[in-house]
Amino acid sequence: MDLPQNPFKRAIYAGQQQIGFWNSMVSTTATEILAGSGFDWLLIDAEHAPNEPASLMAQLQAMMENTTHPVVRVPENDPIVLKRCLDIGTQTFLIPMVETVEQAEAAVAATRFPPNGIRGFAGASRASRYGRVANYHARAHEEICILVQIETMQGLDNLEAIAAVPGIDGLFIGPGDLSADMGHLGNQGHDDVVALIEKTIKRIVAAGNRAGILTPDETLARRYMAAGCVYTAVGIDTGLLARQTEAIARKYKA
Ligand SMILES: O=C(O)C(=O)C[C@H](O)[C@@H](O)CO
Repeated sequence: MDLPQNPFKRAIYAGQQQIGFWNSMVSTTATEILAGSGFDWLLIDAEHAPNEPASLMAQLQAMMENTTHPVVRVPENDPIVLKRCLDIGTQTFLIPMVETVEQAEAAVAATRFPPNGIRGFAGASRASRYGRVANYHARAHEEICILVQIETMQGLDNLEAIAAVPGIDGLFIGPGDLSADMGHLGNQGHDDVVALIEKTIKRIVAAGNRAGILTPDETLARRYMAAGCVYTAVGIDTGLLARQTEAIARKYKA
């Protein structure tokens, strides 16, 4: 069996816009539905949703019939967490709260086998399709994609240095945490926040790396894509379900 390729990684390096969606419901059914909706990628959240390796693996399996690419957001930049997510077959990671070069280097090292990193060896995990992928351990890194979240002022201060770390494939802006760190908690649409995000996107592109973001606001999504975002999440499952069902209820319960 050949090593599964990472079309998402190839696409963002080629500058091909990848439209994504946020998936927080810890449900194989919801994941299977969203994976068939036509998005290029689907974020499976283990930071702000109670996903664990077992539920993550079930959702990765639920996505197999579709071409939508899974991106797993780990709860923290921890080598044990990353190892477990690698072993279940995650190829693309979103790693929150990266603020320094050292943190970025540690994230990459956690995803590489020795001598290039510290990833622990598993002989027959799902990642190698239970030992069926020829030469998995020597080639796994080729299809791994590391996206780090820049979402604090300290992360912005170190942006170009983080972008230059070998193995960092993308810098993803967290508008919620960044706006909070700016003193605009809960107000991602503040003029100062939007201006700083646009400037940050351009800095990431100028640094030769790949910018991404999440915003359910279509006007902002298009502004950020125009500024240079090449992987753009445009909606969140939980918020969508809540707002749409509220609207239906109001039709009959007003
Ligand atoms: O800072 C942000 O915004 C993000 O990283 C996305 C949020 O964590 C996500 O829960 C959507 O609000």
